[in-house]
Amino acid sequence: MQIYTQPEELRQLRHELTLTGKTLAVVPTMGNLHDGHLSLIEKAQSLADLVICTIFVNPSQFGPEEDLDAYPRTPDADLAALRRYHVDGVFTPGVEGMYPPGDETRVTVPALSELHCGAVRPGHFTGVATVVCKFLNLIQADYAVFGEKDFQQLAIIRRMVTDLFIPTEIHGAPTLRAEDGLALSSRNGYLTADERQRAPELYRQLMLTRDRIQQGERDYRQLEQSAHEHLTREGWRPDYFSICRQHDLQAAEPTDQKLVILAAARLGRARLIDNLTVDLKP
Ligand SMILES: Nc1ncnc2c1ncn2[C@@H]1O[C@H](COP(=O)(O)OP(=O)(O)OP(=O)(O)O)[C@@H](O)[C@H]1O
Ligand SMILES: CC(C)(CO)[C@@H](O)C(=O)[O-]
Ligand code: BAL
Repeated sequence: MQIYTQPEELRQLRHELTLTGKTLAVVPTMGNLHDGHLSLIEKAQSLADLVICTIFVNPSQFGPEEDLDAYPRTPDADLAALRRYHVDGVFTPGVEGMYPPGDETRVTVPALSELHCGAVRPGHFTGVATVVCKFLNLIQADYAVFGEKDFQQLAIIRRMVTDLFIPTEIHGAPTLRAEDGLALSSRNGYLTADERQRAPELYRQLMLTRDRIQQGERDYRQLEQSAHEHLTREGWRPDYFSICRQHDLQAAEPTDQKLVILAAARLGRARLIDNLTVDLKP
């Protein structure tokens, strides 16, 4: 497995691959790899001849009061996992490599970025879109794979790639869960043993809400409020619990058919996000 740390090395790799005609897929991550990330790697391997994983805890997507310093960094375990999965290359740039002195350009996808997580984490999605744009420009991969767990992030990246004519094909991959339903996430590591036991409640509320929609309930604002209140009673601090339209993530109306229920809530030190799609029959 090749380890690249400098942006220029990726340019060279792209040049060499173009000569051989091999296809390339990239899986961007912030490291502390778990089985969710590894499922993205497997998907990437099914798409392309070669796979590169990026590991970069991107400062520009963290707010001043957020967990940039505390975010788990486990480089040795990450490299071992990637070797086990026969990943071809890993890109682990430093902050100076991605944001050299003088860097000032930012990529913003305004409407989608202001909703949900963006409303609670101002500037977050500009940080995400900017660093993903930099990765895609550098690596010029044929494919890039992102998790559907970060549903809003995936929607923003798809929008950006379309709007900026970036030639990489974006693929989503399903959310991998623990046996009790909790979506795997690096931030699950912030949970105490007691909180970890209670954490699947977020997914249970998503499923309960989906069931009620499928049973014909159409008062979406009431369903949102009821889930919000339930989580609060159970000791969570919900940021939002929203029944939305899949295509623009705006509040769903009873006539909409392709829905996604998006949720973010804090439990102890952890801020967890999750979602479920609901496709209603016409
Ligand atoms: N449980 C999961 N199933 C599938 N994909 C996932 C899962 N968790 C994360 N991903 C995807 O992995 C990629 C990298 O995410 P990231 O490194 O932020 O991991 P994370 O576990 O989501 O961490 P965080 O605590 O920051 O949410 C993203 O595309 C994300 O959607
Ligand atoms: C896409 C990403 C790697 C950009 O830093 C990050 O937001 C993540 O891990 O989901
Ligand atoms: N997976 C989302 C990255 C973040 O929370 O910053």
